[in-house]
Amino acid sequence: MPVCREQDFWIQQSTKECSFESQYEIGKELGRGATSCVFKCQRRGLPKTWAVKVLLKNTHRRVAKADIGVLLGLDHKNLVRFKEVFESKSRIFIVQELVTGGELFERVVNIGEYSEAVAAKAVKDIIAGIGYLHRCGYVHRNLKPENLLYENLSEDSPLKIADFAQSSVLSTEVDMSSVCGSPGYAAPELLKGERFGSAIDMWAIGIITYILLSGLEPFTCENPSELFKKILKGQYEFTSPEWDEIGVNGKDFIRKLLVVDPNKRLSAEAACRNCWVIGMGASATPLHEVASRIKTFNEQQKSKGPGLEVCSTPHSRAVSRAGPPREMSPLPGVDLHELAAALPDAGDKDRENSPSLLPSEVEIVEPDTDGSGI
Ligand SMILES: Nc1ncnc2c1ncn2[C@@H]1O[C@H](COP(=O)(O)OP(=O)(O)OP(=O)(O)O)[C@@H](O)[C@H]1O
Repeated sequence: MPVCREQDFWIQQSTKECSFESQYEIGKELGRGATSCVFKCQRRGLPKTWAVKVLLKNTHRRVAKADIGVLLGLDHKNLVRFKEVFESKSRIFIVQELVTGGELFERVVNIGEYSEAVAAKAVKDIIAGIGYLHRCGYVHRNLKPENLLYENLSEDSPLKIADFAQSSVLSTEVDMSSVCGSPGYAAPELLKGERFGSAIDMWAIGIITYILLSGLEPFTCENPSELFKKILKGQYEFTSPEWDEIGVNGKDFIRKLLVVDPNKRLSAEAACRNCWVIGMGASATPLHEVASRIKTFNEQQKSKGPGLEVCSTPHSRAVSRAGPPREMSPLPGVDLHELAAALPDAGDKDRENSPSLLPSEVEIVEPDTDGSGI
């Protein structure tokens, strides 16, 4: 277990006594997710700028006080650092490091010489950050390209994973945005509602790597039920001609991640030693067509928007065979009944038993009444 460095400069426990607004001045919007809005902000009277993620609170989403100190103390060059957490009657404010280098896929499409070697370097950074998180006992649960941000605009800027503390800072209810908000990156065990662990992040890295090397998604189908069946069976191909110029090591790495059985999936520890990840067989030959397909993919994703508001039902129920009410589907354009229909028969026992990824002794903090209006 690595030592999580705590510096007074960074770590301030959930500041319950004062409102976010009394401490910070809020600035321009930086982006939006399915369930949140991110703004630039500045501590009153101090020059440094930060980012703040503002989430609406609801019955299932409150700040979990326990462990905030440790979480905010997680310190790795490939993780966006968290500074402090505030809550008002209706909102949660997660103050974090402001990164300015843009999203991974945006950079890929804008650099002239995109190659397997560039992709491998990005994947190496993602695995380093995720490996640290896993060693500290946390699972990200919401890994997707939008959460992969460069620290700055320099060519050698580290790639940072955002959003890592969110799933754990929030309450014990499983947050549907992380389970179902990004169906394209959800591991089979998540879709089945089974017990899950750190392997779900490795599946997401497999999907991200597949897209990075081809500009295509591994699992696609017009019919949602058929799509879920494919994911549950791990049915994908390295299509020709798109994959023709990609070497065997990159494909082999993906094969080891997109494994349906989470116990047989490559761990972060093993992945960081993988030969393709460390640069062997990751060619520096420019991949112009891949970059242009990633551009199209990115544009399509952005045009879809951030998706629907989350359903706050624990996912074990949300994907149960009976299926939830239709209006609760948090999957953009996807009916959870389709997902329920695609599920295999086995697994109901596990589904009832989905764990929280939080440490066991979590205290749920009651909402305060500062009435912050953001
Ligand atoms: N620390 C940060 N610094 C700068 N920009 C950020 C930061 N965090 C997020 N952003 C920007 O805000 C956008 C939305 O971030 P957010 O975390 O809300 O997205 P999301 O993960 O898709 O949301 P959700 O958690 O609701 O699924 C990001 O895609 C990014 O462009």
